[in-house]
Order: sequence, then C-alpha cells, then structure tokens
Amino acid sequence: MVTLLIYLSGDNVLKIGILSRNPDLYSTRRLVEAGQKLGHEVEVIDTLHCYMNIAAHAPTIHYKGEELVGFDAVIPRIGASITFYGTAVLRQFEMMGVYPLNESVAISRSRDKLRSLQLLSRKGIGMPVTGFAHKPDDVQDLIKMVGGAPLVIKLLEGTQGIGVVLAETKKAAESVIEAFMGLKTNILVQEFVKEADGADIRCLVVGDKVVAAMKRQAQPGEFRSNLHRGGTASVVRITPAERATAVQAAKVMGLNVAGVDLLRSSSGPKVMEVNSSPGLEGIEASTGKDVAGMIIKFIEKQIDIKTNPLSRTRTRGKG
Ligand SMILES: Nc1ncnc2c1ncn2[C@@H]1O[C@H](COP(=O)(O)OP(=O)(O)OP(=O)(O)O)[C@@H](O)[C@H]1O
Ligand SMILES: [Mg+2]
Ligand SMILES: [Mg+2]
Repeated sequence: MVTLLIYLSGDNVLKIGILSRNPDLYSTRRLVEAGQKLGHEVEVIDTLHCYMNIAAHAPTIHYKGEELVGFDAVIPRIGASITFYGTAVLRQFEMMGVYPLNESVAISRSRDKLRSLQLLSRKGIGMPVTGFAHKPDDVQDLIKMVGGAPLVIKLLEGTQGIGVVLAETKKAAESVIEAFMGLKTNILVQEFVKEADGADIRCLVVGDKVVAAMKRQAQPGEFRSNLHRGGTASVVRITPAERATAVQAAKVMGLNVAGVDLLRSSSGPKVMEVNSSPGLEGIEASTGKDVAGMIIKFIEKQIDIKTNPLSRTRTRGKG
C-alpha cells in the first residue's frame, strides 16, 4: 500500500512529443497548450525531418542533428499523405519504449479503407451495405449485389467529399461506375442512407468514451455533410446505441483516439469511417469542450498504468 502511494505521487511531469508537420495547425497548437497547462513538457516534432538508423542494436531517432531522448509519450498527427513514413517514425518511437497515443499498426489499418470496413463488418458493427470493386466485369451485377439504386459511389482516394457521388437511378449508377473504372482506381459502391437527411455524426472517442460529438449538416440540396462542401457543424446529443457503436468501432481498429463518423439510419447507427487523426477545431468549437485536455489526461492515465507494476499493456486489435 505504502509503495503504491509513493508511486502515484511521484514526479508526474511527462515529456510528450507531437508528431506533426506544422506547429501552427489548430489541433497541434491545442495539444501543446493543453499539455503545458497540465504541467508537461511538450515538443512538436516534424515527422518528415526525423531520421533513424533502423539496423542499430538500440533504436534511436535523430532530429535536427540530435538524438531524441527521454520521451514518455508521443502523439501522432500523421497526415494521410505521409502515412507510410509517418508510421515508420512512430514505430521507431514504439521500439524505443515510448507510449504512442495511437499505435502505428492501428494507424496503418485505419488508413486502408477496405481493410477497415472489412474489419468493422467482421465484428458486426453496423455499416451501410458496401461493395468494393476495381474493374468489375459486370456492372449491373455489382449494382444488384449492393441492393440497387439509389447508390453512393466513392473514389477510394477521395476526401472532403470530392469523389463522392449520389446516383439516384440504376442508369446513373452504371455510368458513374463506368466513368470511375476508366480512372483505374478502387471504387466503393454503397447503399444510400437517405434517412440520414444530409447529416452525419462525428463522435470523438478517447479511450472507451465518446468525449464529444457533433452533427454535420449538409447545405440544402446537398447530401454530403463535409464542412468543405458547405456543411455546418453543431453539438448533438447521441443515443446510447450511437455511443456504443462509436466506442466499439475505435476498439476494433485498435485506436485509443478516433473520430468515428456515423450515419443515422432507420435501423440504427451505421459507421462510415474511423479516422485516426481527428481534427480538433470543429469539434471543440461546436461543443465547447476541451478535447485536447482530455487527450492529455488520457495519456497521463495510461502512463500511470504502464509504470504501475500491477498492470500491463499490450498491442490491441488484430488484422
Ligand atoms: N452511404 C451514404 N449514405 C448517405 N450519405 C452518405 C453516404 N456516404 C457518404 N455520405 C455523405 O457524404 C459525405 C462524404 O462521404 P465520405 O465521408 O465517405 O467521403 P469523404 O469525406 O470525401 O472522405 P473522407 O471522410 O475519407 O475524407 C459524408 O459525410 C455523408 O454526409
Ligand atoms: Mg468524410
Ligand atoms: Mg475522413
């Protein structure tokens, strides 16, 4: 008992690294602020500028001519365009024994949309009926397979709603799929959840809780709720089923922190996507919550658990 008390009241200043390309980004700034406010030492590390000797006996990372040492935790804010190098840097931190807010394996997993949706569906998490194709030799059969029009057709590499098309009729679906096929890319063909009515719900999961949720509503006449497409965000009360679905989706992906996007369908919440580097600006602005602070507190708790001899950590998630 006595030893445990000494343990918990020890020196609790953490050295936290934030892997981010730009210290001026809202999310990066907020995490620095929140970490410092809680008394920690926080350093922003430009992911692409890290270099490392992967064959060395003891793994190290160098940055600006010096070795990065003494970090307790690292917060990966790895943009989609640098997933490959970014996860390699993060993996090196992991090999050095630094606690990763999200593990490299989980980030790689979440960046692969096909893999993510296959995993979520295998675990019985609700999602829209979805088909994948690259060069389907029978477009009509593909359309039939996912239940027919109306359908949402997505370019897998799309973002901010670009490359997401609603095909109201079978004819329209056929021509969109054929046009996308010409681009020689992977396509996703999905049941249109009409009753979502142009809105989706972003649930910010930290640990095993949804700490904030916002509703993004598309502008009139538009089904895509992306803020880049003119959508507007507001705070929303989510149902217990939505809460449970979001938490479970993050868990299946092995992510401690995730932005889970849900559609409200007549048969319950349907997961569209699980984001491993969710932006904090929209969710903090629309909910007024200190999400960055909650993330830092989560890290404090994990490090406590890790250094507490009574517990152990392990890699989460499979596949
Ligand atoms: N199956 C669907 N039924 C109804 N609405 C949908 C469906 N799929 C997408 N939408 C709407 O379109 C928007 C954009 O789709 P999605 O999130 O899949 O693409 P994206 O935002 O371009 O990609 P990413 O989220 O990876 O950046 C969603 O936020 C949602 O409002
Ligand atoms: Mg989206
Ligand atoms: Mg996304």
